[in-house]
Amino acid sequence: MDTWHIFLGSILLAIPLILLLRGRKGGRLRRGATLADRPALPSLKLLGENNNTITRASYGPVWRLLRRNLVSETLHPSRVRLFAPARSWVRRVLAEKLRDESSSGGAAVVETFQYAMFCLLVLMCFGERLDEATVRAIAAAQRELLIYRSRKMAIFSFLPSVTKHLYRDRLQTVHAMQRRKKDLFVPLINARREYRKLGGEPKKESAFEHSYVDALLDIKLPEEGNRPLTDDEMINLCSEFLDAGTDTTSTGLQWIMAELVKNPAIQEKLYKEISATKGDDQDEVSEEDVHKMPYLKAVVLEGLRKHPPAHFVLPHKAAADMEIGGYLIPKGATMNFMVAEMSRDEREWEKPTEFVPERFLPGGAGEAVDVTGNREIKMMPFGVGRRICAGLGIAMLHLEYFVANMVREFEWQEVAGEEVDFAEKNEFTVVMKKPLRPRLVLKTTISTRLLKRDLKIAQAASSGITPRGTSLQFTTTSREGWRNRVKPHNNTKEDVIVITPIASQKFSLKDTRTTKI
Ligand code: HEM
Repeated sequence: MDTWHIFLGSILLAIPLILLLRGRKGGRLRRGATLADRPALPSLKLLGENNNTITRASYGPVWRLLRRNLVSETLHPSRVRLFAPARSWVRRVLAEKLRDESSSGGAAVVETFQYAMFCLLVLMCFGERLDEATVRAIAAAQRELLIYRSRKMAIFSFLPSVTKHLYRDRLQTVHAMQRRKKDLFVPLINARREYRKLGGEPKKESAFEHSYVDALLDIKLPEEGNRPLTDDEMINLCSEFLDAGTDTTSTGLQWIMAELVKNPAIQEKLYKEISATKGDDQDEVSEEDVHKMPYLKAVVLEGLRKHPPAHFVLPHKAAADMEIGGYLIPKGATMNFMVAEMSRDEREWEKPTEFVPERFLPGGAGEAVDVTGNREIKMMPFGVGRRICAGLGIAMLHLEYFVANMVREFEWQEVAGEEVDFAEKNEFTVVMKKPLRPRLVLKTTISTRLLKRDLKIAQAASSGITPRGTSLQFTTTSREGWRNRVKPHNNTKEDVIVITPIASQKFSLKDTRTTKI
């Protein structure tokens, strides 16, 4: 989704939306399709790509088909529910990695957030839980291409017939990157073709019932003789899905957690809401729980208000001449909106530089704010109108679910020398210039709960396996082969406990037992 940065190289008419709204509040402009188109991207042809992605497609039938396909086939609430086990798995992966990080002082959490979001989106995209090396290879391929395109491709917007010769080496580099990505994606798409052909048989533990690729395989383009998507088009759509849903969410998580580190009283208040909604004996804050937590939602909204991951939306194109706040916008002009300026505007928000989730609670000034912009627009972290983020619902769910579970599991503390700094840096999204490095302290209630459970398992396993009183270190390995140092709480029947005596006890390998429970 390199178009995020293309606005820098194109004619940018950045207009504070407040101005726009003052002129047109509730007017035709907001409801109509006047700004629903996207400007063309001249470099696409040189890259051998077309406009058949949701973000790039012109406002028309192809865009409608592709967008409807994503929203109603993969991101429809009934489909999103099918991925609940995947989210739960990623939550455990995230918690385990954070625990590892936490033992080494200030934890570098950003990379962990990014990896976790990739695990989840890759699974939703290809319908399979992939190993860490493959997920990381996909993330690296996506990132290198995204960065290279955003930094080096803008030049081809100017006189492409000349620049393609002058900068041939850049085109060669980007083609090599595309090939690397193709090598990773095509086998996964083919595996899905095969899986569908066999009607989902044999049942693979790691395969999910539905994936974004499945929905793409069903598409026929009516405008083009009802042909299916080509592999290259599928790869671009998968790429778009991954780019759109990973960095945006991990950046959002980083800013929200940074605010919670900086504001321990808010973190405590959130923790109390979580504890009151969910009992200590439960494994996780479930998705049903998060819907019952108004303060959690307020924290996430306040995070998105103060730190929208994208400070601009994707470029829009004016479909007709229009006048906004006294400015003439000619037909065909590229427009963008200053998302961050808007939600930090002192005329609209009281003390906008402060982090005050309470403003979104009943009685607060932001109580009636609607992020979809259907009533009025005071903030638009997901854009508004027909090109509003197609993943808004699932993005909010991911933010709420992961924030709640991370706060439940750890106390997030500021570390001396690694103080939270809210300076910004422009990457694909607007990230923290000095990455967040908090101290993560396991919540005592959870540690106690684990201790008791550990003890039970140690006793159950001690007969005939280890001498009484031996301290045990154990990991759990699920049937699919992924390992957790701490057993998942709610899945005891399915797990195999691998009991590994601590090295100092001088046990040989044969003393290690696996026990089904
Ligand atoms: C916190 C997370 C997210 C944020 C802040 C965010 C923000 C945005 C923004 C600002 C836009 C541009 C809107 C415009 O041009 O007016 C956008 C577009 C889009 N987003 Fe998101 N997004 C997030 C997560 C996701 C997720 C999880 C997905 C899908 C899995 C997704 C899919 C899309 C798509 C397909 C578009 C293009 C819409 C179109 O052109 O019709 N986004 N998003």
